[in-house]
Amino acid sequence: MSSKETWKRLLTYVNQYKNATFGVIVCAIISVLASLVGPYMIGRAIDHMAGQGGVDFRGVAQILAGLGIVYAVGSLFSWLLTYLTNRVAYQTVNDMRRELFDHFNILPLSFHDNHPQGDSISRFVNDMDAVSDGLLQGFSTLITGIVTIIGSIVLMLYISPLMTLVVLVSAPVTYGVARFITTRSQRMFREQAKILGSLNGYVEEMIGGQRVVTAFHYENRTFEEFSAKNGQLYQAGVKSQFYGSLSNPSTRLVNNMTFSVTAMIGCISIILGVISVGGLSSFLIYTNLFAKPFNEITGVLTQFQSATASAQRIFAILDSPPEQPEKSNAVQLERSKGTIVFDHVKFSYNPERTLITDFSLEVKPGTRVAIVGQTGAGKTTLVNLLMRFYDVDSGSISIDGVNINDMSRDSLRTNFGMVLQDTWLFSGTIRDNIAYGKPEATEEDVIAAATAANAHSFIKRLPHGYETVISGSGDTLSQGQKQLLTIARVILVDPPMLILDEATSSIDTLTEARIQKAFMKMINGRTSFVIAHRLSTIREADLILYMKNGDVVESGTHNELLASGGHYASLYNSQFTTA
Ligand SMILES: Nc1ncnc2c1ncn2[C@@H]1O[C@H](COP(=O)(O)OP(=O)(O)OP(=O)(O)O)[C@@H](O)[C@H]1O
Repeated sequence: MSSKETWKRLLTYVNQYKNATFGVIVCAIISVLASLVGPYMIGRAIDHMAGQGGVDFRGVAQILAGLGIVYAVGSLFSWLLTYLTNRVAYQTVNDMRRELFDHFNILPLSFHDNHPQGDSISRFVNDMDAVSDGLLQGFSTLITGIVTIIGSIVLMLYISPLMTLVVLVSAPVTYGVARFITTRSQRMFREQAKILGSLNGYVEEMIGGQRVVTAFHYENRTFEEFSAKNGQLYQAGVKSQFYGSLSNPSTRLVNNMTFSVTAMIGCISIILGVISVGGLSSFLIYTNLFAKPFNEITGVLTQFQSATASAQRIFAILDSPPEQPEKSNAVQLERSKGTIVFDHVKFSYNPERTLITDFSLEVKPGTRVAIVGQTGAGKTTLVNLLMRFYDVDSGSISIDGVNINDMSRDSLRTNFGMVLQDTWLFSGTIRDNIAYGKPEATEEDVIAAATAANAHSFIKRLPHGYETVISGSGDTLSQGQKQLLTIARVILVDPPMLILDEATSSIDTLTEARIQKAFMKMINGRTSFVIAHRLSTIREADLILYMKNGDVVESGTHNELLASGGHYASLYNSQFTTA
């Protein structure tokens, strides 16, 4: 998307606040006009004091009173300008953020699988901030700057065309000097931001992995690496500040030289009687007013560039195609009986490499299916297809005789309860975390679910019981406790079908036994798919699917598969017999 298209699109958001935007323009014009009228009145006041026949006190007093009113009006509108600009900018960014969040929710899982989380978060926070700053600063600075420049030129021309010519000739020089320095300093600032980003990432990694760092005695090495990056940041900071600090004095030097030349011409003009002393005073103030916006606009251009780049990153997400829209006559799956049929399913993440070539299976209600296979065999992929996180390329999956592609996704997914290895908890109380899928649940329901999940006893021992607040990462709980909470969460919702991913990470044997018991209780009577790592789960399964390179190469009960002496039998013999 080009910069022009980006801004056109950005302005469609701003356009929703037409009245406020119009107010911004009106306030900018009035506040600038007040600041332009002021110097003219000051000049006139000086003429009333320096004119022939002494000081005209009445005239001066009248002008000063007028000046007071003009500046008061100017200040009022300048405040209104800031207020309205803030409103337009924040409301615009608010709308964009809402739209982005909405869009995130309807993006297919493939998007999230292929985009780093950190980058998506950065678009939400940093890029939105850059757009907001661009709109906030850019708008008012650009409008007031342009009106100030045009207004000062008109008034300067009115006072003295010759002196105006001198000022106008110097303007491109000032602009050129400012541009020369800022382009260089921007390069340095970009470099500094890059190093800062890398330092941030490094610190985040090291703090997150502090345990591993300490375990491997890596403290000295990490300190050295950190010091090197910190040193680079220092160098880049000094350089960018050096260049940045040149900008103001250099442009001021050019402006002051222009000021001196115009003042000299002005004095000669006074002697020649072409202009008055007051006229020269007004003119000199206008030269300052005229020069100021150039610097500001140069600064704002950088902000515009950064806002454009950020808006492009935001629009790129908004333009990512959402999940295929639901069919208008999509079937609402009520409480499923739990019959699942995979019929010649073919699927690949990547068109060049087919993963599942031809998978068929019929699962009767209440069947416990254990999926086993080496890492990367396609176990999670099967779950992804079942939940319609990805759509099959050909063939079909149906539940209770209805193709899942003809069902509403919501009704399909609410029929499944999922407990994954990566437990997901959010900042809030234990109670709210358990009641996530059923916020209206009563205290008794929550306790009953926790009890069924064997979680009640540990929750009770926490200082505030069910009201204990945990952080999003749930770091104050053990891995096993976190999993018990997610099991309680699913038990509370009571879905007819289950998808469970047994934890591979080591959990203490007591908690593991508890989880196992909770799993078994939950599975009882429900169609369930368990990505199984434990022998007990596998042995008790009604059907075991052994997956290899995306396909189910063996299926049957534990005894059948063992007797057939295939892949499962070797896996069992190599892994589980010792266990
Ligand atoms: N989102 C994705 N995009 C592209 N390829 C993927 C994606 N997810 C998985 N794959 C690939 O598909 C294959 C099967 O992956 P899958 O996650 O289903 O394996 P798995 O059996 O669940 O493995 P594990 O036991 O390690 O979790 C792997 O080769 C993997 O690299």
